[in-house]
Amino acid sequence: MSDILDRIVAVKREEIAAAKARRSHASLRAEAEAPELRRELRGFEAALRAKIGAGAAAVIAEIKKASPSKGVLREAFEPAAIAASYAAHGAACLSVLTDERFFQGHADYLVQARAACTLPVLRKDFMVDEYQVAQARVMGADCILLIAACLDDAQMRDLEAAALHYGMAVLVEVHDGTELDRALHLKTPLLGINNRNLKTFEVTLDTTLGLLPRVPRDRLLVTESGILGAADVRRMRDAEVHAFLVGEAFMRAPDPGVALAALFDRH
Ligand SMILES: O=C(O)c1ccccc1NCC(=O)[C@H](O)[C@H](O)COP(=O)(O)O
Repeated sequence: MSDILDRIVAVKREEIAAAKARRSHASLRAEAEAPELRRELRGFEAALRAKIGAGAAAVIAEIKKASPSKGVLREAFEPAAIAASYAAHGAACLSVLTDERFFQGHADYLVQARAACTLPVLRKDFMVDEYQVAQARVMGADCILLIAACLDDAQMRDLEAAALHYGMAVLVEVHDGTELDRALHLKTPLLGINNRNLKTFEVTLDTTLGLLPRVPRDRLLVTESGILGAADVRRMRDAEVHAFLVGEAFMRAPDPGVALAALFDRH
């Protein structure tokens, strides 16, 4: 595991221990399982497939104030307004950073963003404990992210099972062939290839293109990170990659939704 991931995971474990001291897992789980909450679930995979089926790119539009590699990306940060703009300009889904320490995110940002639109929402965080999966559902998340680099096989399997138990989708993220092989043992069809090396922060779209021949046809491949311009989008679509997770390019724009429309030629 890389230094930054080591540090993030160590902080997560402290946060989870503190949260468990405030509220038991059993109590949180009961809320996450409530039928009224389940009825409000939004179909994450279906939203991606609907865009792709219509011949459009499926964009998971990210809401993040800052990141370890880039620092603060956006000063004026209004998750509800950003979410509404993304929805108005053709996003398929949202990804909302809830990590506070490293990304200046917050659980409330997910709640606010989801309330401002009808798009399904991914809780973008570093999941290492089933408690966080229950938290995600209680926040209203429709999908969680599992980063293979942070988890062993048993952890990935157990966290996926917890998410599926609550009716959520799972996006499993890989960066190399070993992680890909491990991720393919999961049930989820949603496979993210992160173009960012989380050890060096180097970003290259060659990561997606290099792993692509090894991705089975039944997986819905999402290329993540480093999509900054129309040439990047064209390169991916020419390779038949039609789902994108994009943050920085939108966060740096005055209106993130307008930037989405411009990048994906949606007028
Ligand atoms: O971006 C970072 O600095 C980072 C550091 C450690 C773990 C994860 C990190 N980023 C998460 C992501 O990969 C991106 O938020 C996401 O894929 C969007 O990427 P981009 O479009 O390049 O903002």
